[in-house]
Amino acid sequence: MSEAAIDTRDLRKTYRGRAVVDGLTLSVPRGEVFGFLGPNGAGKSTTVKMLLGLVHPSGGEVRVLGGHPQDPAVRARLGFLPEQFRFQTWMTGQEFLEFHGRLAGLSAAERRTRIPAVLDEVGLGGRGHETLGGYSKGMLQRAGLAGAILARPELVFLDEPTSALDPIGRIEVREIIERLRAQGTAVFLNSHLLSEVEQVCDRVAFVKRGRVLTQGSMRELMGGVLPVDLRVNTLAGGLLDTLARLGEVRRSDTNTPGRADVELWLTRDDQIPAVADAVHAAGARLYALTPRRPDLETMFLDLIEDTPEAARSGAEVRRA
Ligand SMILES: Nc1ncnc2c1ncn2[C@@H]1O[C@H](COP(=O)(O)OP(=O)(O)OP(=O)(O)O)[C@@H](O)[C@H]1O
Repeated sequence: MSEAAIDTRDLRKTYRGRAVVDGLTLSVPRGEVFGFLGPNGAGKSTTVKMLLGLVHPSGGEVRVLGGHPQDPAVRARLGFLPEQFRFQTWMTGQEFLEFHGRLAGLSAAERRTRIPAVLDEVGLGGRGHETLGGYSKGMLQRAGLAGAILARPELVFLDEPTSALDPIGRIEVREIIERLRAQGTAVFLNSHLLSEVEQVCDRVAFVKRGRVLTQGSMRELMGGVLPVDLRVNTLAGGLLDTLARLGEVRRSDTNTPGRADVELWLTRDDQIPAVADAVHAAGARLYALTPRRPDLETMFLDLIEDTPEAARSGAEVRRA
């Protein structure tokens, strides 16, 4: 197997004769943000536990950072934020990170510089001297995230990392994830907040009953198209014909005087500036040029809707 961040082949876990992870094959390259989605009970947490070496697979292969997840040398390069974050309430945030830093093998000098930097990064700057028992739920989640990224892991597992956070906190976590990616850290993100996943993940996998239903980049999941909504003041000057040469005009609406709306399907991001150029060349004025993000929620519901159990879980999908 390759030296990907995560590689699994036909991974299985059976509890009392019931397969909860049933032949899961996944590959996550280094530096990628990967969304792992599925209804409640799909086997996501069990998979993450196997990837972390906390649960022994019943079958198949699993490699993490090119090694075995139970190897301490591999584990030292992993970060993990569990969904249910619990820690000794008498510890201060600072002490908690000291403890984590020591477990991860950071030197005293590294801990001295890294801990305040990480507290700042997760929005807890100046709060490290307070005990965890006095932290709000959102602060605890931030502290857990600080623990997960403290030792500059090469792969981080984030299980519902923003469930306790307000909208600003969610944006901050997204920025942290983007920084991790920029540093080459792979992120395995488990989240029911599909709008969040849409914005931050390079690729996603949908799982159900322990099996991958589909996986790919947002573009691949959209069937390779990039729908763009365009608003201009007029389609005169042959603009519609020019647009039709750039992509597929799916819809055009000129019912409102002084306004024309066009839905154009492109195939590549780099065609977007050409659309703006075409508008200017036709002498029209451009009011909006908006690429449409893939609607993961619709995909999710379509994929899982074929069982009553799954449809119930789908109803629990929340929007950020
Ligand atoms: N230790 C265990 N013993 C028996 N069954 C288990 C055990 N752990 C998980 N399961 C079962 O495995 C299935 C998958 O559970 P898992 O927690 O992996 O799902 P999940 O996709 O993470 O769900 P959620 O979105 O609700 O967190 C569930 O039916 C669960 O009851």
